[in-house]
This record gives sequence, structure tokens and C-alpha cells, in this order.
Amino acid sequence: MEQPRVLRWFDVQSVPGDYRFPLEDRPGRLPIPLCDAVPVIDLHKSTTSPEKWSMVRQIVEASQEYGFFQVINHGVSEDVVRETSTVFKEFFNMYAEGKKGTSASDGDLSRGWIYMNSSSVFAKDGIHLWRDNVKLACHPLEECMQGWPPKPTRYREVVATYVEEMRRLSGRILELICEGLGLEAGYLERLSQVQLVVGNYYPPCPDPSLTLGLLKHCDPSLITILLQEGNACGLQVLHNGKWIGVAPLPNALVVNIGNQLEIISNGKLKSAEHRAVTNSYEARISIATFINPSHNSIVEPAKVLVDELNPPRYAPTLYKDFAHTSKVASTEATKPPAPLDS
Ligand SMILES: O=C(O)CCC(=O)C(=O)O
Ligand SMILES: [Fe+2]
Repeated sequence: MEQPRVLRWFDVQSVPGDYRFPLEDRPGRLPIPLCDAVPVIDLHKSTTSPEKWSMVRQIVEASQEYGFFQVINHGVSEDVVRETSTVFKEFFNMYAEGKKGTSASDGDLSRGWIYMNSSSVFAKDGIHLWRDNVKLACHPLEECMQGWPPKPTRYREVVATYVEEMRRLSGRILELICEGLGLEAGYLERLSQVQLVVGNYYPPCPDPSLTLGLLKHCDPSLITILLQEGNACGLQVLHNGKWIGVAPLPNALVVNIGNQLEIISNGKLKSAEHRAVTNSYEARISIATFINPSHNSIVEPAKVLVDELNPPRYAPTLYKDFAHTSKVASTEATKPPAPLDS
């Protein structure tokens, strides 16, 4: 006999009141241009001098102007990306269908993972995001992965491979940024010990003008690498006061500068505000890898970037304190770092 269909929180004809954001937050009906201005940087040609320098320059310029860029020929195989997208899709379908025991306390991040169903959390003033999400602790990987969801069957194995690939790619991008900023080799790698993966699932929404998948925020990381699964557009970046869409491109990954790197670069690189909007026709999945300092690191402007003419623009902060403050204020809405001279 056929099982009765489980109603999911997003199986609705119109947007419930507790998913409608106030006017100042909601995206509204104005079309947002999909932008090819956010630079797409080819990482393939990276080892020899003139080409490597051109790549370093493109990364620094994009990080100054937009705080965002996309990378292609990044060395992460298409198979790894495809399999990772597939196991996250399977995971979210299982959980949206109300897998037994699902609740905000289903997992515990200190033991490896936490799953949040949209209806179990508020983003702001009693309003929910149009999003389910799962957070996976990844450091140290061997230990953390034993605590990850046991299903779908290949989830742990596939995601662990993805995490290793992201570690390698982020290390490479951070080295290029070190060169671009004039920091000694390894400076950023030493500060980037902790990795966190967050899978976001944005189901189709009957009226995307009222809802948000993610409120406007900055990432509290050093850098973030984002995999946009499928063809639906959802990521928007604030640039000179206007929202622009970052289109998913085949085999590309989106990289953005987080608050910690803005501070270390003494404001040279920008941690840009961004948000995720929903659409009415298909579910969208994104997988964010946050590269973070360890909790006991002190994050401050790099000494070589500071002198009499360029005084430090940010106070030194213990990352643990920063992470705590942004958690209390809801990580969804982390603000840009506050400069001392503003
Ligand atoms: O889903 C997206 O496009 C954005 C995700 C994001 O900004 C985040 O997870 O911090
Ligand atoms: Fe983000």
C-alpha cells in the first residue's frame, strides 16, 4: 500500500506570516541583475612568473572591489563536486521528509554535526529563513567524520573527500593572497586551522519577494568557498549599495573574503555583505566551506601592513570572543568588522 505523503514545512500555497520579512529586509519584486562583473579567475596557469602574477593581481583586485570572485580550473574534480552535490541532495530530501527524530537538537556540533529544520529556528524577530541547513565540524577530520550523519550511505566518505579538496584549494588561494598582500609564505595558512562545512537547502517558495534564504550578512571566516549546486540563482552580493546576483557557472566555485581576512589585511581586502534569495521553481542547494582561525588565535592587522602612515584599523581580537559575539548576535547576520577609525 502506498504511504501517505508527508507534508513538509514548505508545502504551502502562500507564504506563512512567520516567513515574511519586514519590508526593509525582503528582496521585493525588483529584478536583480545577474552579473558577470564578479571576476572569474582561472587558477590553471599558476606556476610560472608573469601568469602567476596576473592571477595574484586579479585575486587581490576582485577581493578589494567585490570581496567575491569565482574560480575555474581549480583542481577539484568534477566527480567530487557531483558526488558531493548528490549526497547533500539525498540528505536534505530525507530530512525534509521528516526523518524520525529530526529536531534542532538532532545533532551536536561538538560531536560532528547539527541539522536545523527551517521551522525550528528564527532568524530575526520571530521570522524564519526559507532554508534548512546542516553544519559539519571538519577539524580534525578523522575524528569529526565518525560523528557525521550515517545516511545516506556514502555521505561520510564523499563529504570527507570534498573537505580534503577544499582544504587543499583554500591553502592554495590563501598562499596567492599572501603573495598579493606582501605577507610571508604560510602566514595565512598558519591562521587557518579550522574548517566548517554548511549545507544550505532552499526549497521552492510560492512568493520569493517576501522571503529570504539567508539574511544580509558577512562571513565570520578568513575565506569561504561556496559550491552552488544546479542552475538556480540565489546568491546576491552588495556592491556600492546595490545587490548583484552571482550566477552559478559550470565547474566554478565562489570564493569570498571573510571578516578575519579583512582585519588581517588592515582593510585592504573587503568582507562583502551578501544574502541568499529564493525562487519559485526549484530547490537550490549551496555548500559553504568556512576556513577559520582556531579559537585561541589573536586576529589583528598583519604587522608588515601597518606603519605610521597606515595605522592599524582594527583592534586585536581573540577569535573565540569574536565567534562568541557573532553567535550571540546570530551567525546569520554577522556584520562587517568595525574599523577603529570609522
Ligand atoms: O547559499 C548561498 O548562496 C549563500 C550561502 C552563504 O552565504 C553562507 O552559507 O554563509
Ligand atoms: Fe555567507
